[in-house]
Amino acid sequence: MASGMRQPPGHSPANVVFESVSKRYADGTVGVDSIGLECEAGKVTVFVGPSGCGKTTTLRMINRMISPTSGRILISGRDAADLEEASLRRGIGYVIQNAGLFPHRTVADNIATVPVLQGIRRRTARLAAAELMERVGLDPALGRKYPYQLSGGQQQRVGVARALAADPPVLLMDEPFSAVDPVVRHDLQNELLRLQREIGKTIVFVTHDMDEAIRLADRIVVFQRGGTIAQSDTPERLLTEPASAFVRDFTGDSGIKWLSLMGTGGLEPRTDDVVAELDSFAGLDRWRLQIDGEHRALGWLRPGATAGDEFVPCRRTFVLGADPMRTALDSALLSPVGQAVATDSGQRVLGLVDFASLEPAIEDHRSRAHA
Ligand SMILES: Nc1ncnc2c1ncn2[C@@H]1O[C@H](COP(=O)(O)OP(=O)(O)OP(=O)(O)O)[C@@H](O)[C@H]1O
Repeated sequence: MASGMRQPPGHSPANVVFESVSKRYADGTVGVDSIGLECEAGKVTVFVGPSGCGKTTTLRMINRMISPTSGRILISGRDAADLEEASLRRGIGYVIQNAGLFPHRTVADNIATVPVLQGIRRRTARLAAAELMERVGLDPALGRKYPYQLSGGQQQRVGVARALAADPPVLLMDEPFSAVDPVVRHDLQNELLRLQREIGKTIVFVTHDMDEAIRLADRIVVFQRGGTIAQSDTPERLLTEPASAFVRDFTGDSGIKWLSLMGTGGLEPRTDDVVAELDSFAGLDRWRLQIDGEHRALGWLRPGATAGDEFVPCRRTFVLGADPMRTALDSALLSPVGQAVATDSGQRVLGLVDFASLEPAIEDHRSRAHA
């Protein structure tokens, strides 16, 4: 574990509780109106909602960049208003869109900023920065470069590393991935999920992207105009039991999104129609998937096919237990026979799952979520 990442007592994840918190700006605008909310310790809470409904105001009240007009915010049970501002900020990492890095400092010095301010020797802080860079998936050799010499996705990773450098119990992320292209964004989301499995911080994340919210969140908070909360729930409940027409409209096509949430771990692939060798066949009686000696899919063989016949390509497979049901359904729909091809993480074929048997799995999952 990187030295900057150790979890001394007091650095374990903190819960953040809002009690009837309101923010009225000087010009009279109500940013947030009497919200009550708990961001659970060690979990990812994602704020979504239309523009101007109070997400950023709520986020920034946690580290007191904005002070509430009324109500209390408790961090691990302590009123944030009573904490000394500098130490409060040190306990809360902050990541924003475009990373917000210091342009004239090297990447390593950017990451080491807070530890150096805390009195850690520069050399020690730089070494810790290199470990943190590896942790967020960056080559430590990039530490000597300046932010402008990095891609947008790399800069965001540096932003995350910098926010984690003081090992804060709470991490605030305000649309951190919205300035990068969809592919890089997907990578950054995966990286954050992997990192979170290791570090278990209390993460509060703002996004406009519902798919991003569903992928990352343990809990989604939907804000609505006027700075109030329309619903705060797990992604599954939000999609299956929207509290209002507004939430239903805002969360969008839940049928498809559902499939992205559902795991494939419970599916039981069958191997009857997977073949390694064809020479014993006079001609196939039905569609079969042929695999090579390493169990990788070669392609589909038509009924009547004999050894040497051309394959129909296997266009999509899914990793059993790791990919969501949506990928399994794609795999079934793209195969010539409605059979999804299940593999392990090394692309070795485990077997086939019939389209018809995906349906009961989906129904079963839905009814358990409703229970
Ligand atoms: N400094 C300010 N002075 C006056 N009004 C403000 C100020 N900052 C924000 N507001 C207003 O408070 C409301 C909530 O703003 P906030 O930035 O929290 O919304 P948001 O949901 O984060 O929006 P977006 O999704 O567009 O970032 C908006 O009406 C906004 O115009």
